Amino acid sequence: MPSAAHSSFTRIPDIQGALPNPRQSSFHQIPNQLRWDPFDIDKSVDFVRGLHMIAGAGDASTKNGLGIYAFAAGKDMDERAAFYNADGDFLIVLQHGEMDVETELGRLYVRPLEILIIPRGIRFRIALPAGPVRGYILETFTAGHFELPELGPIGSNCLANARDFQAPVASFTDDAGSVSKPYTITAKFDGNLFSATQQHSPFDVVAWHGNYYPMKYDLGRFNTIGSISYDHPDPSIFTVLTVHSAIHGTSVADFVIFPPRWLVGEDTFRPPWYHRNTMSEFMGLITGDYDAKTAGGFRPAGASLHNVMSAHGPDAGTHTKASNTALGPEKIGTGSMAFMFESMFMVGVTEWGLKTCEKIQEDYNQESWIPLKRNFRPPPGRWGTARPGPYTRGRPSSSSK
Ligand SMILES: O=C(O)Cc1cc(O)ccc1O
Ligand SMILES: [Fe+2]
Repeated sequence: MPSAAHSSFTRIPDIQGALPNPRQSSFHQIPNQLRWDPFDIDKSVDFVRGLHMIAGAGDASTKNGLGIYAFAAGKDMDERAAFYNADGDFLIVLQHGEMDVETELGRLYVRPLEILIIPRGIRFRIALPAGPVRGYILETFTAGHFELPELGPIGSNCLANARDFQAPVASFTDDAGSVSKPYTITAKFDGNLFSATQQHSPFDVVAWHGNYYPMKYDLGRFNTIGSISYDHPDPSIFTVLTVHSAIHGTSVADFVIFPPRWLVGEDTFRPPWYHRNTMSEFMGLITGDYDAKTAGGFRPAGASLHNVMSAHGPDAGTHTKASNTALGPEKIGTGSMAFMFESMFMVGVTEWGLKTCEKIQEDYNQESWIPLKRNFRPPPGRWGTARPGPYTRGRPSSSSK
């Protein structure tokens, strides 16, 4: 049946500001570093009612911007329910539980450490065969889609490889429903929820072809690269997928991961440098610890936001530890997976994210960076005059001449 065969949509109410309309309720734009305790699982709701916008920018109606969500659910979506998002593409990072996802193009089964991409408008239904679920969503309003990053001098392979993205095989339900038990379609349209009914399964697509489809990707397939000489590279080398902006070199959103990897850099402070970015960084943790923060502050299912030009970096505990470790090869993040939604947009926080969720850590800054000590101890002598200095790496040492 054509998907046009349905009743008119009627608006359904929001719960506790979970889905604010980005244009009508302004985001809180604040320069503070923010961190959230783990978001709760609400067992009484399904996936659609478990969506909570934490932060975002721009506007779905003019197709420019993004939304960042925490989701948690304990109930299957109704057997005769389907949901679609007219506002943008969804990149879903599952942190806990398993999702059996029925879509118009077929089914995908998603577990933690896998991501699910559902393009704008595709109808889907999520069932929870292994109990409650929790995770994060990156939604991009901007016209355009998630793509593999350009590899530049890296060449043709590495990072996420195209062959590892899995698309569903067509499957369908042939059911006319009944007048007393119709199918319900819920739409997210400009931030608001609307629902309509119809007398046929939304999952009645018998076959499909083309290049507009949901897909999943196992983060364990990521081919991580890093420094094998010295210095800490920018984590853009960990980009899994990107949504390009009109300006070359900046993106509406990058989805970046911090997978288990070897650190072998010499003469290097190995955690991230202290930094401020032109892009904003929203981070989450799927499992384990994150190397730039002392365990316990940034926890699985929690989050942090370091906005445009907001200074941040390793906390004081991490700084001390990294300053005193012998630099042998080190496997980092074994059993750990942090990720980042990085965006050129200044990201505002919703009322839910700032207050209603009650997860903001008030002492984040105080605990992380205020305790840092000055470490500048120049040797005596005159500074600012030319001196030969040591040979740089790779030049013959005096003993080998
Ligand atoms: O801030 C963060 O934790 C993310 C991050 C990690 C890193 O290794 C370098 C830069 C950066 O923004
Ligand atoms: Fe950062």
